[in-house]
Amino acid sequence: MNSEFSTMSRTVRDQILSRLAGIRDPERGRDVVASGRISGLTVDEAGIARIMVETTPDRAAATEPLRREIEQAAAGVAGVTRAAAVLTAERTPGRGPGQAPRGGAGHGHSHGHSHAPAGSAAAGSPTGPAAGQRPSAPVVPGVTAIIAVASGKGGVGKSTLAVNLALALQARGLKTGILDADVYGPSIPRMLGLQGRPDSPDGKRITPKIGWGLKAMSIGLMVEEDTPLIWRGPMVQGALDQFLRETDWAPLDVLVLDMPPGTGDVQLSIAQRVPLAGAVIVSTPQDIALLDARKGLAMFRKVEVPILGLVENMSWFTCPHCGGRSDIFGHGGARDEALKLGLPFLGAVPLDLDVRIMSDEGRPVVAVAPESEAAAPYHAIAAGVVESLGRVRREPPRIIIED
Ligand SMILES: Nc1ncnc2c1ncn2[C@@H]1O[C@H](COP(=O)(O)OP(=O)(O)OP(=O)(O)O)[C@@H](O)[C@H]1O
Repeated sequence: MNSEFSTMSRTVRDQILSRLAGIRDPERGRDVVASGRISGLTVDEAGIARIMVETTPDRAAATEPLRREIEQAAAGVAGVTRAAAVLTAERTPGRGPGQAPRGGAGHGHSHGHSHAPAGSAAAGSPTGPAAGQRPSAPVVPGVTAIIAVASGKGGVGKSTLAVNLALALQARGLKTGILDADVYGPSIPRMLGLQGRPDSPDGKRITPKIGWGLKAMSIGLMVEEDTPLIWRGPMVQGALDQFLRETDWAPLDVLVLDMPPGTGDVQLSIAQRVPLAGAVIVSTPQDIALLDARKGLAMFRKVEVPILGLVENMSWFTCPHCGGRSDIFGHGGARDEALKLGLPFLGAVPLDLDVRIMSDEGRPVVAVAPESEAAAPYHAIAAGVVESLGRVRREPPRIIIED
């Protein structure tokens, strides 16, 4: 991802969004951005804007005038060489996942606009595939891509990976943030050494905390550590929606979302509601063997969030005294699994005492010792994530309604 380009295209996208915010959605009674009508927006290097306009198959003809109005408004924004708005809809009920493969026969195009690969940058949901069982996800203005870091079960090192991955993305020149969605065990504040409630100068918007250069937000900063888990559950989605929309994230190239561990209703609901560009699944070799990570894969597939790749954490252990390496959990399971499933294998992170001590002290290894051997796997994983993001963006993200 070219940072200069992504900043430029983000500005153009924001201008398009504010122009579109002046168009009233006659069906929904609000402007087309607020009403959730815009389900995707990308601007590529050539200045071509592609806009996805949400409708339902039976309302397609009635939505056509609005589509044209949106297209014309976007075409008038400085920096846009051409604008193409397409009507998109969620898959028709009854067609289960897998029956209309992404990029396959289910994707037509409408109104003579070719559904060329999406551009190399997008705003919020546009990088995500949406469609399938996902409700139309709100755009998060000024945030190019939201990626989830998830695991099939707890304690596999998901938060440690999320923090170090975010820092490694930042080291690549990307403006990066991290949102701790792990409401049951919010560890991001501790790992980044953050304390105290975030500021809210106007009492409405939240100013994210900054930890090692990352914009960070966590429920751990808002509630006392001993808050009973039982009431955290129901407030998860509301809190997350609020953190996504009411935090001053912009401008960001990437927002890393540290998911709660597991694959239950809470996780599914987040995967459905947050406009994710993709997900990174973390597992230990043992966890892969126990199929927990596969459940995570299945969950994201169900809601058609692309899997950016698998990471194997605690892959092997290098003895700090003798330098000997031991594969305590039977290293290599995630790589084999990724191969079998046709997914990218993003890398393996060894069990490293320094990683544990430093992250528990709020001094993540990629920030404190970026050139170290311990930080190297995280940089390689970040490179893989950027590559995967480019790949998933080139795939058609939604079902496009045919004439
Ligand atoms: N590669 C590693 N080497 C050594 N320690 C690690 C490594 N990855 C994670 N840890 C340690 O393992 C513990 C659990 O990690 P972490 O909190 O990141 O896991 P998690 O999957 O997010 O857990 P939870 O599901 O409880 O939120 C932490 O003490 C962390 O420092």
